[in-house]
Amino acid sequence: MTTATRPADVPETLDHFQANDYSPYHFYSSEEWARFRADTPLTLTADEVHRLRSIDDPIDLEEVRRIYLSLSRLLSSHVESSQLLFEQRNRFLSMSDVAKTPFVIGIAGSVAVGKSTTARILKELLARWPSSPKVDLITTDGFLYPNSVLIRENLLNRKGFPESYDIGALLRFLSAIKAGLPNVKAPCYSHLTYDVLPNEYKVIDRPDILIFEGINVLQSRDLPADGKIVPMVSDFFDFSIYIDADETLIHRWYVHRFMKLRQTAFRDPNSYFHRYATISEQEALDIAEDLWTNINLKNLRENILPTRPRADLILQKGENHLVEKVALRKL
Ligand SMILES: Nc1ncnc2c1ncn2[C@@H]1O[C@H](COP(=O)(O)OP(=O)(O)O)[C@@H](O)[C@H]1O
Ligand SMILES: CC(C)(COP(=O)(O)O)[C@@H](O)C(=O)NCCC(=O)O
Repeated sequence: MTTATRPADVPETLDHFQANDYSPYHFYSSEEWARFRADTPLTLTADEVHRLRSIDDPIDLEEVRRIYLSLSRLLSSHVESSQLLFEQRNRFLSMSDVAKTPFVIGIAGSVAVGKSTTARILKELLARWPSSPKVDLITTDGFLYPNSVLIRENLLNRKGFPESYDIGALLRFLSAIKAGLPNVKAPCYSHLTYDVLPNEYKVIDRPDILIFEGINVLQSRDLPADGKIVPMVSDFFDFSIYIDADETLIHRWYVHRFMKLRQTAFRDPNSYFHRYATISEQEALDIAEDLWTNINLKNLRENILPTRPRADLILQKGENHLVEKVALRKL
């Protein structure tokens, strides 16, 4: 297999945007960004942060204080504004008894960039604002086709690529959420069995905020030949975040995590990757490199990185998953 090259119009680093007078973003160093926290209290403890972070993600209380408090303050002000707009519009339309639909936040980025940790930390922080006590989190992996279908369609090596998701089911889920329907079911995925869990669902019942996290959430779709307008996942978002880092760093994080999973999750005989717990270190490294290069890096270059300019906010990480720069779309 060959590794895809990045399309010519997709710059690898954010510096390209920053150097451009026409940039739609404001840029902040992490120190500048941290000041926007103002007097937002730190409501998480070190133990809670430890519990919320993914394997191999070193995020700590200091990073929550530096980056995520400002982010939760910003997002909370967006939520409050949308609630105000909702009330004003109902007054304008002389409508009462209208249920507010959830404020939907999309979180995109490469495999292994740390989306899950960010999503879980934000969920906890946002739930502590009076305007949004109920926050739910859904990951898009539940909308992958089951392995039986991927194998039948020869797509197992394309897991995570656009064609490996049941995009219709994903859009129906988001439509139901944004229509304000109660008890909307989302399918679940297991990293242990590497497959969608049959007949297992998470029920989402009109939260104040829904965080929707996955590599594909900012992707557009090919226009059908019949000229029909097709919705995009991000049509349902009120705010979107892209988690960014240099390819070399994400590569290192992926391989390091894989080697760590060998000592932990892969040891479980039910793990799809159980066979990788017993092979030699070098063989395991070769497999991790192959998965990274031929699936996840390819997908990053072809389908994920090109969606970065769609995000409302970009968190750029450096060594150790620490955020170094924040880009916020101008209003
Ligand atoms: N093979 C695996 N076995 C167990 N857990 C995994 C495996 N691969 C990924 N994970 C976990 O699944 C979550 C999602 O991982 P991923 O999709 O790479 O996104 P991200 O690293 O951006 O959160 C992470 O918490 C990660 O630690
Ligand atoms: C399941 C994933 C596609 C991530 O999906 P997401 O939650 O972003 O929808 C990814 O973790 C994955 O399994 N990639 C396939 C190659 C690999 O095993 O690393």
